[in-house]
Amino acid sequence: MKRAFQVWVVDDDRSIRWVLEKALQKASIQTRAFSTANSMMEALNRDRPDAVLTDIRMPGLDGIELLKQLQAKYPDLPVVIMTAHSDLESAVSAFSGGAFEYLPKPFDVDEAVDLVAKACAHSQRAATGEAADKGLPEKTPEIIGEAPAMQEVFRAIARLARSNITVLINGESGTGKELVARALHRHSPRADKPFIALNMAAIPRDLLESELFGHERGAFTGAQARRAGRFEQADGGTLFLDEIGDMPAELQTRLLRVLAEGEFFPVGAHAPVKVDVRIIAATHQNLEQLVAEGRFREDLFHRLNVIRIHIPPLRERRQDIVLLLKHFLKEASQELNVETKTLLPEVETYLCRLDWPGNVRQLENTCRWITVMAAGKDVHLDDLPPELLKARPEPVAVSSEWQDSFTQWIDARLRRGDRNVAKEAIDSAEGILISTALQFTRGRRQEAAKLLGYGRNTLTRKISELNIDV
Ligand SMILES: Nc1ncnc2c1ncn2[C@@H]1O[C@H](COP(=O)(O)OP(=O)(O)OP(=O)(O)O)[C@@H](O)[C@H]1O
Repeated sequence: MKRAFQVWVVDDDRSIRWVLEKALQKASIQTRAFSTANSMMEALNRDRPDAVLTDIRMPGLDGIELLKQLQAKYPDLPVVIMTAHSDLESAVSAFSGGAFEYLPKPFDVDEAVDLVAKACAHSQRAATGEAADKGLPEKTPEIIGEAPAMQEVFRAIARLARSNITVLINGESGTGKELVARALHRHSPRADKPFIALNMAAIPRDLLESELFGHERGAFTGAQARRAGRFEQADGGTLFLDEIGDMPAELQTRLLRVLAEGEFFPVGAHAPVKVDVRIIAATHQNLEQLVAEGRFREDLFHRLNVIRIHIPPLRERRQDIVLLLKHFLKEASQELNVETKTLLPEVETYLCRLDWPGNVRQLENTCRWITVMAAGKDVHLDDLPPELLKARPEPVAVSSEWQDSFTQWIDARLRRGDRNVAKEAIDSAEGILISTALQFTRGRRQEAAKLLGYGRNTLTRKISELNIDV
């Protein structure tokens, strides 16, 4: 019979330990819970679990320090980190090279059990592992995003942290594909090697081949010296091929060969060049459709499409708009050395309702524009760039239907001689508010609390007081 997996849970919060223990036991996973990282490290001298599930913020030895120690001593031990997104980057940095999964807080218990089970299976498979101590990766721009879809993206980055696997990133222009590609590189074992980006759509067709593969001296008119192509420059590191859907057919064939053989001939060369390059490709197009239309090689598509990360357009993650606005306004003011502008609430609301066809890039440019052009510190609607004002969305029609039914409801209760009508009405309204918001956020409490304007503790309290089914 197969041995049951054993998982150690570290969290200073008793209720979280309890919930996790119960859920894991139900899934036939043995658990041992620790309230401090120190006590777990001590226990590791005598026994070893299949995986560790730990919080990041804890008194005493904190999660980041724990990760570092685990990585140094037990590089093969999979760790699942429970953390709010704001701490993800530091967690990933601390654990570069190690095996870990990321569980965004607040989490769904089933999701937690799922991840832990996967981590255990991974641990069983991994016989050996190279303990690569890479040191801290360089600082690059932060990726902002609290929307569930962005949490998925962060999780993918964390999950792929140790691998060299080919990744295909899908998303409209300006959604942050290059930013994600850089993060994948930064958290990979190749972090100290080059990250080279090349946009297929930005380079004239005739030049693309030598740009990618380089050329020998005299290979064509004007080739006065040998030039290393992007593939060679990226040796040991990552090559980011943006707008891969625009790659001409003959180059697709060459790329496929390089991916299969790991070597290529620069233009005009007689000897092949061998390279070790991780490919991350990106496109705003539907590659499946390009394949169906015969415009993209199917075999190349399958080679690239090993892991796919989809970055949703900004209009599908509106809850991130305010965060991004604040971030870019601050950044623009620092760049330009002026005070940070403040958006008036109606401006913020207005900007949140726009569709942002140029996605985050358009929003970033808008923040720069506002920083330069708005007269005062406070930004009014009139201060917005004229093209954004033209895109003014239709006002949301406020229906008074529910208010009418509510009036009738109160009226009926009063006639019936009920007492405590207000409490009943308010509780029931809050119940509807909360369950609808939780459905909207697919059970993510922190996000629901934010959307409703409650503190997280308030939401948790109300859920239990009102007996809401979650
Ligand atoms: N989630 C994010 N948080 C912070 N900055 C972001 C985010 N997404 C995108 N950006 C910023 O927006 C700009 C556009 O991002 P990026 O170049 O990565 O998009 P892209 O999808 O690769 O665009 P394109 O397809 O047009 O090349 C960059 O300045 C990037 O730093």
